Amino acid sequence: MTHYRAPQNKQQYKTAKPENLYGLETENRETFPFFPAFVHVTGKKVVVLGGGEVAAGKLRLLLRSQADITVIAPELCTDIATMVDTGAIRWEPAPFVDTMLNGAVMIFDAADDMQLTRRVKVAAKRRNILLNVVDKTEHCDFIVPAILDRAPVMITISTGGCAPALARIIRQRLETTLPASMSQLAKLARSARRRVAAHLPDNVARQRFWTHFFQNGLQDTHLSQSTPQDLDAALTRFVPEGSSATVPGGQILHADVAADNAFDLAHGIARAIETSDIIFHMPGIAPDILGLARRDATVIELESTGDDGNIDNDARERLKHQAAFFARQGSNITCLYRN
Ligand SMILES: C[C@@]1(CC(=O)O)c2cc3[nH]c(cc4nc(cc5[nH]c(cc(n2)[C@H]1CCC(=O)O)[C@@](C)(CC(=O)O)[C@@H]5CCC(=O)O)C(CC(=O)O)=C4CCC(=O)O)c(CCC(=O)O)c3CC(=O)O
Ligand SMILES: NC(=O)C1=CN([C@@H]2O[C@H](COP(=O)(O)OP(=O)(O)OC[C@H]3O[C@@H](n4cnc5c(N)ncnc54)[C@H](O)[C@@H]3O)[C@@H](O)[C@H]2O)C=CC1
Repeated sequence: MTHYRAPQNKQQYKTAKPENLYGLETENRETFPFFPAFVHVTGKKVVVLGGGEVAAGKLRLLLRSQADITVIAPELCTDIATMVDTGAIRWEPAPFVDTMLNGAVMIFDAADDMQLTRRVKVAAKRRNILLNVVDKTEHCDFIVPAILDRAPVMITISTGGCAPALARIIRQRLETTLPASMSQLAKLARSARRRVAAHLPDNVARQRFWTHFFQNGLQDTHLSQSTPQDLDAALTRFVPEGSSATVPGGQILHADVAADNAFDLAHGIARAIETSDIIFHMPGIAPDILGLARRDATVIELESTGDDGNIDNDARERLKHQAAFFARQGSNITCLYRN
């Protein structure tokens, strides 16, 4: 039996058989040169070089943050001129000099001038400022993803600079499938996190409550209009006030998996994997199916002892007992067999 954490553990991919990977690389998985992260910019100086349409695009994005924005360019397109006129950003019409970067945390170079880029790069490096050159990925310290904006929820898509138009198309597809109410749900959670923590001091119970609340909230358009009162009611239903129970009993699902990728997986099985604390699985279950697991779930690969690639009946009985034991302690368990 192999124990490991899900889903981004190398072992997970090592134990899977290559014929089940369907285009996912295993040992040869691409590394990412750009680390995905979110940069805090509120009140900090950000500089944009260039006054064209591309600079305008980056500025529109920056304006969604609360950065202190300066644009450096000899002339401005209409959109940027409006941003300057309304006082949303500062305009520096003088030719670029290194000291204009003093105190900045990020620079966007959209001036389309290679000689200028070389100077900016040296000046940025000397001051430890992160640089984005819109038309030259090789000079970028950071790149900008396509963004599905459901602030405070931000779904960002990057192709590592390989195919920006692909990032845009994926974003457009998701725009129509992910509800605007995500934003509402996240804001509700923000306002209730302390209350929920006080009501449910147990980590597992809390994690279970939030999963349950968001799953319902995202499925049901009515619920996604939830008010703080709805959340309180859900909380009391989950563990009634004064009840001694801290963690409700867990769910168990034993499922035969016919699908060889997450997309084709039955919804019920997918939801069970998403909410499981422990997943037992036979060899050969596709890594992207196991990848549905929470990051802190325990994923355990079983050795196949049966002729059909599964475990024999005795082992299956033992597993059932084991699963029931963990469920009594409040864990959600999924056991995945080969179909
Ligand atoms: C590296 C990166 C640097 C950066 O800008 O941070 C970069 C670089 C380059 N873009 C180029 C071109 C185009 N970029 C777009 C659009 C977007 N480009 C964005 C990001 C990024 N572009 C970063 C990588 C992101 C990633 O993939 O992870 C998006 C996602 C976000 C945004 O810009 O805010 C936004 C879509 C937003 C959305 O709608 O959601 C379109 C129009 C379109 O397709 O809609 C075209 C014209 C079609 C084409 O040429 O492909 C060129 C060639 C320039 C040339 O030839 O002169 C380079 C340089 C190169 O490739 O070397
Ligand atoms: N990353 C992306 O998403 C995309 C990048 N691009 C690239 O972005 C670049 C800019 O595109 P556009 O805005 O359409 O070009 P543009 O020519 O309209 O804009 C360039 C701007 O830079 C200013 N500029 C030129 N020299 C300058 C200097 N020394 N100091 C300060 N400002 C200076 C110009 O006055 C102009 O306002 C191009 O290289 C284009 O290939 C194009 C499409 C998408």
